[in-house]
Amino acid sequence: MTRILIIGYMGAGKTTLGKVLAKDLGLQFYDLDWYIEGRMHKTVAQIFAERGEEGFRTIERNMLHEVAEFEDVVISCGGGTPCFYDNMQYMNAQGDTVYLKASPEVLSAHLKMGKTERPLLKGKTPEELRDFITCQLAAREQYYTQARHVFNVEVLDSYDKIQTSVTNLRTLLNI
Ligand SMILES: Nc1ncnc2c1ncn2[C@@H]1O[C@H](COP(=O)(O)OP(=O)(O)O)[C@@H](O)[C@H]1O
Ligand SMILES: O=C(O)C1=C[C@@H](OP(=O)(O)O)[C@@H](O)[C@H](O)C1
Ligand SMILES: [Mg+2]
Repeated sequence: MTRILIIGYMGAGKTTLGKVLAKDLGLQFYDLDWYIEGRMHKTVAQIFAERGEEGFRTIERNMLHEVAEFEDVVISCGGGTPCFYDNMQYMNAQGDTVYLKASPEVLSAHLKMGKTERPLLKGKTPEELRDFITCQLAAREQYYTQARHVFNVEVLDSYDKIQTSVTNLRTLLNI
């Protein structure tokens, strides 16, 4: 039975890489944010707006306990998932955890490319964004580094190169 859990900061590429990794391995892919949105019939942004971050974290933990029971899966978590409750310990008990590690510069570059709404980053100027990421990443690193594996992420200049990343990730995970 294979169960891979991908963690890391917003913009690291958890959703993007997880999806391609799952396809490559012939496993089911779950993105925790998408799973939450499907189960709640609301976007992550709506849940934040209606219930605050605390409300979102409770839902996130409950949904994590649902998806992390599934077998032969790749699960991409949200950036905050490992940092609340005993989620990190739980994930390490449930499967093979991998931290997609990226510098604030790489994360900012990725986040500039994407168009998704991330409630924690919304409305920030580029300077505020960089400071926020640097600060929050430093605070969260203590959770992320509890992952069983660490995979260093670079900015890819072409989407084709994601396959190379997946191959490197498979080597790291020995799968
Ligand atoms: N290695 C990479 N190089 C360049 N762009 C990337 C890379 N990984 C992800 N991206 C882009 O960065 C944005 C955030 O990626 P995403 O997978 O949503 O991150 P996460 O789920 O970790 O928040 C997306 O627009 C995605 O296309
Ligand atoms: O880092 C965080 O606290 C969050 C990350 C998001 O997921 P991504 O890391 O996939 O963007 C999403 O769960 C929510 O906006 C909160
Ligand atoms: Mg994601």
